[in-house]
Amino acid sequence: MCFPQIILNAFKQQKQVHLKSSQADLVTETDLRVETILKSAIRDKYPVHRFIGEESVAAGECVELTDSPTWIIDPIDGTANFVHRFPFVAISIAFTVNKQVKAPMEFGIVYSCVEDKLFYAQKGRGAFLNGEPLNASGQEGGITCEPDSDDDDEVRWQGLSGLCCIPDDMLCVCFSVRALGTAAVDMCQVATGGADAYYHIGMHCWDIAASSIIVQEAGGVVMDTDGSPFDMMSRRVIAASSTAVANRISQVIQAFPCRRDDEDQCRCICGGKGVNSV
Ligand SMILES: O=P(O)(O)O[C@H]1[C@H](O)[C@@H](O)[C@@H](O)[C@@H](O)[C@@H]1O
Ligand SMILES: [Mg+2]
Ligand SMILES: [Mg+2]
Repeated sequence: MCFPQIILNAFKQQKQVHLKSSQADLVTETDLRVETILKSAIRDKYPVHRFIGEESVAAGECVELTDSPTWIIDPIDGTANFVHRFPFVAISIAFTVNKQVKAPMEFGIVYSCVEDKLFYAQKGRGAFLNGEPLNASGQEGGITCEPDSDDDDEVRWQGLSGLCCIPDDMLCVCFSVRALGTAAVDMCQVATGGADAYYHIGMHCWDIAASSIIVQEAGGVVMDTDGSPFDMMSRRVIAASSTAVANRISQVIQAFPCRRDDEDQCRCICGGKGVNSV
């Protein structure tokens, strides 16, 4: 059975749910099963490739980008939605080479399973949704925003109130706010033009690696929440319809530092479980 079908079949069933880093950080047997199937299928074809998989990292693997071709996998993005049968759950797969943390991925795939929407992009070759080209809105004024934050709801609302109360004479006014509960699909809305901005503090590289190239190839902009270049490991991202909107958001939201995904890299090299020890 293919892995999206595994998710769809399990979507309707009762699930055994386990907590990871917090009450909001959930994992099910299906998350684990899909990641195992994906890694095994890729490894059979490309034995020297490496992986950064959400559930493998949760089991102790290191987040380490090397020069080797690396697959960055979130087997179910939106596990809380999956557990509650809220129909926005996605598989997110990105591929990168030569330790590209700041440059675009080689390609990214986000498959929103219940919606049956396949978002994908390859560097320099455009972004698509179910085969149709995607274009960000290019908006520089009134925006629809998709905020998310994992560590501090206060930051989310501070940021939002800041966004919603930008004086009209300023660059952009936030007309409405949306959040689907899956970082990957939320961010892809900027690529479709359905949202003009998305920002997130506290997520992980596997949540947004694929959607970052999809937004960029659709003509959107991605950057860190402090206005510096996008850094997949920083756990902070703004995706926007234009540089003007992205810069305005970075001025308004009070970003807080997060422990980088690759911060323990030294431990891994010196004596951790080793990268991709599975
Ligand atoms: O469902 P996940 O793969 O754990 O991803 C979640 C993420 O953990 C957290 O950042 C939430 O805010 C959601 O946006 C992600 O989908
Ligand atoms: Mg995720
Ligand atoms: Mg996940």
